[in-house]
This record gives sequence, C-alpha cells and structure tokens, in this order.
Amino acid sequence: MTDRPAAPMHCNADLGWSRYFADQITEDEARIGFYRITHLERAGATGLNEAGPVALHFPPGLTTGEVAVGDWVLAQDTGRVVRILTRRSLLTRRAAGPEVRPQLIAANVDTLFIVTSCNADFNVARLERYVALALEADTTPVILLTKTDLATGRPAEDYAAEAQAISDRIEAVLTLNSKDENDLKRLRKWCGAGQSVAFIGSSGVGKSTLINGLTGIDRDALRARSVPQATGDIREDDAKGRHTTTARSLHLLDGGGVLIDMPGMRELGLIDAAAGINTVFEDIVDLAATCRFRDCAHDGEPGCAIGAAIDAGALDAERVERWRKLTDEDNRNTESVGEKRRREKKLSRFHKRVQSEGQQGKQGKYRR
Ligand SMILES: Nc1nc2c(ncn2[C@@H]2O[C@H](COP(=O)(O)OP(=O)(O)OP(=O)(O)O)[C@@H](O)[C@H]2O)c(=O)[nH]1
Ligand SMILES: [Zn+2]
Repeated sequence: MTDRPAAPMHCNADLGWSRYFADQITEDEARIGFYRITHLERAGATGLNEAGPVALHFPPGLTTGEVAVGDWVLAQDTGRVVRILTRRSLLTRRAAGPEVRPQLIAANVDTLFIVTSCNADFNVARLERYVALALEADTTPVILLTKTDLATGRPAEDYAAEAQAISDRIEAVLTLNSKDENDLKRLRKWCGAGQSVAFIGSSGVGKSTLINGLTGIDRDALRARSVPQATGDIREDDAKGRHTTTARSLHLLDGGGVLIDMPGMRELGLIDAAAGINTVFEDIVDLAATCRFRDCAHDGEPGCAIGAAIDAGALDAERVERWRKLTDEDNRNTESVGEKRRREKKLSRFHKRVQSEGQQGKQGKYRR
C-alpha cells in the first residue's frame, strides 16, 4: 500500500463545475458561494469549492434526504444553503427497509463503474439492473469485470461479450485484475479533471481494491481523510436488519476528477426507473408495441408479438422474464414517488436541452 500525500487542492472545474451549472445561476447569485457536497450529516453537510471545505446547514423545508453527495449548492456566508442546482445526473434507489421510498445515492456522477467478477458473482440480471439504474440516472455505465486472473472454466472474454450484449449504451466493458497497476491505468480515461466517477457492485468483487489503487490510499483511510467533516454518519438498517455505515462521500482524485464513494449498496431496488429499464430492453419494448392488444400481458394472448418472437427463436424467453420482473418491481415502487421528483426530472431535461441548443456560440452569463 503506497501512502501518497493527499491530492492537491483542486479548482472548481476539477471538481466538476461546468457551464451546465454556471448557466443556472443569476448574476446576483454569483456573488454568494457555491459548493459541491462532499458529506451529508444529520442536520447539514460539508461543501467544497476551490477555497476549501465549509460546514453547511439546510434552511427549513430542505432536509438531508433531499440532498445528495455530489450536489452543487448555493450557500450564503453563514453556511445556509439557498438552493440545490439542477443535477446533471442523479442516482436513486429504493431505500432499504420495508417502507417504499426513493433514496438519493449520488448526484452529478458522470461515469458509473459497475463492478462484477469473472466468477459466480457474474449475473446478467443484476447487471441489467445496474445498467438500468445508470441510464435512468443519466450516468454513463462502464462495466468492470474483475478477477480475470482467477477466471476458471470460461475465458474472461466470454463474460465480457455477455455483459456488452446487455445494451449498446454501455460505454465499455473492461476485464481486469483489480490488483494490477497497468489494468488500473485503463480507468484513468474516465477519471480526468472535472469527471466524477462512482463504483457499484456486490460485496467482494473488488471495489475497494480498485478505489485504493486509483487513489493510492486505503479506502477506510480515504473516508477518514477526504475533507474535514462534522461527525454523525448516517446509519441505517439494511434489509437483513444489519446496521451498516452507509455514509457516502466525495474525494479528490490525483488526476483532477472526483470519486464518490458509495459503500453499503447491498440492495438496489429500482424506483421510478422506467426510462432506464426501457432503454436496456428497448427491442422488447418496441416489439410489445406491436402486439394486437394494447394491454397484452405477453402471456399467450393471440397476436402477441413477443410470444411469436420467442417461438421463432428470435427472442430469449428468460430475458423477457427478466424485463417483466424489473418492470413489475419498478411499477410497484414508483407509485410512491412524489410529484416533486417528477418535476425535478423534467427540469433537468429542460436544462440539458437548453444547454445543447445554446452550444453554438452563446456564452453563459457567468463562468469560472
Ligand atoms: N486475484 C484477485 N483478487 C481480487 C481482485 N479484485 C479483488 N480481489 C480480492 O477480493 C477480495 C475482495 O475485494 P474488495 O476490493 O474488498 O471487494 P469490495 O467490492 O470492495 O467488497 P465490499 O467492501 O464488501 O463491498 C480482496 O481480498 C481482494 O484482494 C482481482 O482482480 N484478482
Ligand atoms: Zn404481447
């Protein structure tokens, strides 16, 4: 384990500040501070910008649950948060536990590294779930298949081909040994200045090893280090009643990007993720639209295009079953999602559209 010194202080652009956010603030607002959330605490948060970390607190009406690590917020000199800037991306899951509610995982992540290994952990259904989550969140999925050095039975390339076949929206599938420095270098492409990355995957697949390798320090030490924060990590029970420290946190990478550490993501229930699921299963969704009955349950009805495709050997029945399961789960959970979140999603799409339309020539009012 190398013990490199802490990464040097970064500028706002290194931290992920971009025109997308600059365009959202008025000239008056530009006089107050804006910060990227690095840690959440019970009643506040730690924010960071090029001047360093500050303790932030939320105004009445804004709770910790509505803010995510990775968010950009405007805040007064007193540390009182004024508002959260519209997110470029937002990872959300169904919160662990019996109550159905969405839980924000991380905001403004550019690349989500989905980690699994070339062994029994490899599971297409789980990968489809993660990819749907990534696409729903507007992050770019990159799949990392670890433990190539331990792969027995099947060559690593087989796993990679199966993973890539899940969706052409997966930017890359890499096979690697998480302990090999040369393999780690292949991740740097997504970890440059201004880029935000996060890792997700089951326990034991190598996330800590990868994160340690990228940052050069121990993951536990990483949590303790980062930037000074108030005490009071958020603890919660997972499905099996275990207490887990699930504090998510943002860290600076040597190359100028940031890593959002999201420990304890054992359960990943989808909620309000129809767009992500439909993208992963695009071909099935298109086919379903051509069934004779609009409300076809694809369960032996006459004129069912999905049944016909399965019979013709053009569609994998197991994949259809996985699509159905994910969709059912999402539908069940989504009923509880409030109107507020829907509005936020719409607003974020609007900002993105305005920005891409204004790309030719027009400069933002305020830039740093
Ligand atoms: N041989 C080999 N061992 C690996 C590889 N990746 C991870 N390991 C080992 O697998 C074990 C688990 O790796 P971790 O990095 O702790 O896995 P994790 O995903 O962080 O697990 P959690 O912290 O439980 O979420 C460790 O003993 C690692 O050294 C790999 O590519 N090859
Ligand atoms: Zn049908």
